[in-house]
Amino acid sequence: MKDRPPSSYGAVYIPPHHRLRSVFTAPNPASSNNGLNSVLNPKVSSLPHSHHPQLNHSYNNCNNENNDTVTNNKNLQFDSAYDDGVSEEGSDRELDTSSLQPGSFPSDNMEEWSRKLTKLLHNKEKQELISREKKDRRDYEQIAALASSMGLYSHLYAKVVVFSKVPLPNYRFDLDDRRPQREVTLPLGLLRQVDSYLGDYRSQKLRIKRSFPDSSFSRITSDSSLATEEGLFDQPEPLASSKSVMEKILRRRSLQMRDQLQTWQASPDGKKMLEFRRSLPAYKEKDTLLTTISQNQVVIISGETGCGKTTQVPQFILESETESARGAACNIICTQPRRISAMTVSERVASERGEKLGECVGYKVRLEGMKGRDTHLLFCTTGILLRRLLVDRNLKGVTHVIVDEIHERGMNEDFLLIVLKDLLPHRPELRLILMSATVDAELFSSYFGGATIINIPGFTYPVRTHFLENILEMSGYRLTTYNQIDDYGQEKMWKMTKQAPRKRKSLIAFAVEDALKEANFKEYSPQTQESLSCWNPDCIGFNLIEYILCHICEEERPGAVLVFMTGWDDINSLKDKLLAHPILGDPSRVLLLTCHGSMASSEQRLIFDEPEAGVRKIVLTTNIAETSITINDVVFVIDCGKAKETSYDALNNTSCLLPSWISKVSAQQRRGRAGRVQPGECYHLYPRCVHAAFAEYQLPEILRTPLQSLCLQIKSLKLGSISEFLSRALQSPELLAVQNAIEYLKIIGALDQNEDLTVLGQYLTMLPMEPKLGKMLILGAIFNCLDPVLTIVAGLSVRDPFLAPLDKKDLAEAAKSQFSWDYSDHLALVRAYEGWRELKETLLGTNTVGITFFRRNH
Ligand SMILES: Nc1ncnc2c1ncn2[C@@H]1O[C@H](COP(=O)(O)OP(=O)(O)OP(=O)(O)O)[C@@H](O)[C@H]1O
Repeated sequence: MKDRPPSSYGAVYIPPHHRLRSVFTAPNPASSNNGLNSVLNPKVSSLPHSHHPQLNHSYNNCNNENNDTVTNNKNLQFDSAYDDGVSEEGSDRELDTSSLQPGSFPSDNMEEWSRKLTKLLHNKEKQELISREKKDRRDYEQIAALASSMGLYSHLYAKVVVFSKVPLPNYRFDLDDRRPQREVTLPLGLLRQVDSYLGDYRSQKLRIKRSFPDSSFSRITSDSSLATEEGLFDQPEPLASSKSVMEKILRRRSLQMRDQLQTWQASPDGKKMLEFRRSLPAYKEKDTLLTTISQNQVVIISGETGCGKTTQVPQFILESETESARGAACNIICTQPRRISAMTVSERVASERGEKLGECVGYKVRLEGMKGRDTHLLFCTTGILLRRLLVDRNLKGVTHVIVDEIHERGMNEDFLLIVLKDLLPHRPELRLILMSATVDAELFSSYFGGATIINIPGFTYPVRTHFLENILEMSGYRLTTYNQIDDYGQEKMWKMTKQAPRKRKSLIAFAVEDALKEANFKEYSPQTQESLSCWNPDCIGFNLIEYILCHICEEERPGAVLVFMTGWDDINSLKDKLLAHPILGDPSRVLLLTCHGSMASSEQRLIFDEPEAGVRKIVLTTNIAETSITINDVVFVIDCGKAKETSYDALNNTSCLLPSWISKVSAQQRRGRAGRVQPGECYHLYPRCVHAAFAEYQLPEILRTPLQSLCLQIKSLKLGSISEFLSRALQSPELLAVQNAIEYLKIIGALDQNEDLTVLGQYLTMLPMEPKLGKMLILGAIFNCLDPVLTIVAGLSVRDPFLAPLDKKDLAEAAKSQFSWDYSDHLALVRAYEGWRELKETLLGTNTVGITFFRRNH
């Protein structure tokens, strides 16, 4: 059962907490009233979990001791967990009994829990209460409601209930009895082999680098072009004479740019395009935007999806500078959270300017790019800008940095903001513009010392919204317990059973459950009410999606359909199902496409192509198509309301990728993919009351994912102490999460004892920074360069605690998107590896967790 947060969860900043010790509650035989709990080995949970065998060993042992004590030592007289260290502080979160309904404590157990939770709140030393008792599971909902009213979090993990002062993860392997923990250390020989591979690889790479300097930026020669990587790195000031020559060149180039712009604007196509651009809400604010940007170093822009932020704001700046004959000195970087948006938005902007991509407007994403010597507006992923900062701390020559879609609060974006905030005083002429459709503008504004906020009112085309109750009412579709089970194919029986109603309760997010309980569907027909009463929020609803798609194909006006799913599994299973359908699987009527992060850019791009006349395009996608992009024939959006989200448990140093309910902002973004070039329709496959229960924004990634990569980047940028740097983030991560990451990097030998980068650490920073899967990334990155050993990581990772809740498909997805590993290749290579048999014997058949891959002692 998902974390039950206090009522404001998700909408407000959750301050960093130090993880404190857990308290296991156990029956106290001395009291029939289920006496107070014991403190069981308080040191246990305060230990940061690490992969250091010794630490791990003691951790695991301690855990076992705990369990043993809880279950076996029935005759022990436990000390109260609360008698020591009781503090008066924290009374602001104390239970307000006046808010409780009379009779809301039906049993002694509730009274007992009221007391326990109050004591937990008062006790500074303790962070959580854990109970394995059946009656506590039985009363869980009431206890959780009580805890929530006191500002505490709760979670039911199989047979264990936890009440905590901090948000709880979806999975706790320390509480998972089905996966016993075991430490496996790789043989010394293998470790040595890895070391020598790594050494060889590094020297080989350096040799190649010397002979072929990085070609990704080599097409550019103009000194003033922002795309000139070399030109921006600690470039010496030109001498007086060359300075004046440079100025002349810039002047000439600026005048050329102005002529080109005027010619385009006077052409018939240019006029038509300008007419369209003028119809966008952003255009009406053009003057205000430009004046504000010229007068303020930091500006925050918000506006409805499709109002023209991404495509227009950078253009306004470039055009205004071009018109003032300063175009050649203007260099704008606009970051996008995803490759697909950087590529497609740059294409659109180039075409709005009547140019080819790679001329004035270009893009750069990992391993791909289109830009030239005259590029002055560059769309790139945030990761690319961060890597650029590695070699060019001052962003020399860059005049404007635009960070788009800041509401997504990705790790890279939050990191970038800290770096840029530091940079601003050194570059007073640099302009920073933060943009988003829906942004917590005040939070960003106060971070930048009261930055100016501009809101662009208005939207492009209306989008009619249908929630589940309307869909059912309009269509007469009936939901039953059985027709909601999603068919993942024969191989995925486990996934289907996971959705079975008996498990339903444990999987529903509390907020959703509460919203449903309170919902009133009286204005709907009895049939709709009946359907809603058996709606299973744990399912995606393949059958319903098929039904809606059929309805659209048969009854609705032309237009493409964008279906938001959670991941590869859902997309492929639904695709198989639809292909078997007489209408939806008929290629003369339907063009069925998929879009997923692990697909090559060229494959992703297919979703922008128009189908033949009379054929309806249906795109099954993850949330990668959620922001910035415009698929201009999309009229219909179907939103399943979920997305896979990485969450991190600092206590266990565990991350997992699980489907979770999206935020209101995401739902709005999804809806916003329709109605961009014509009116649209959006079908949300959940009731309106469930939408109302969504968090306003997603929890920032920096607060929910492992921080290893980020720590390495901080070090390689020489930004000082990792924890000090991260404490300056917009919302800083838990100290324990930071400590875990540092400890981990020390263990694998990427950082030395002084927290400085080792050779290995330096190597790691050369790799792309996409800290999606923490350990997987770090280890994968190391092994990625070691062909013969490469796949071993994937093989081991399947059994890695960090990936325990992932299925193989998720792992394959991650491996592919992060390192371009192919799943079948991976298996073939694993088999080919001579040491595999030995490893297999050690690992197979065990639910191994806590594997130490290798350790380098520097
Ligand atoms: N590739 C395209 N083809 C046709 N029209 C497009 C294209 N890209 C953008 N547009 C038009 O330009 C408008 C503005 O798009 P833009 O991406 O700038 O909006 P936005 O405000 O940044 O939206 P979002 O917050 O959703 O990214 C769209 O509503 C659409 O009408």
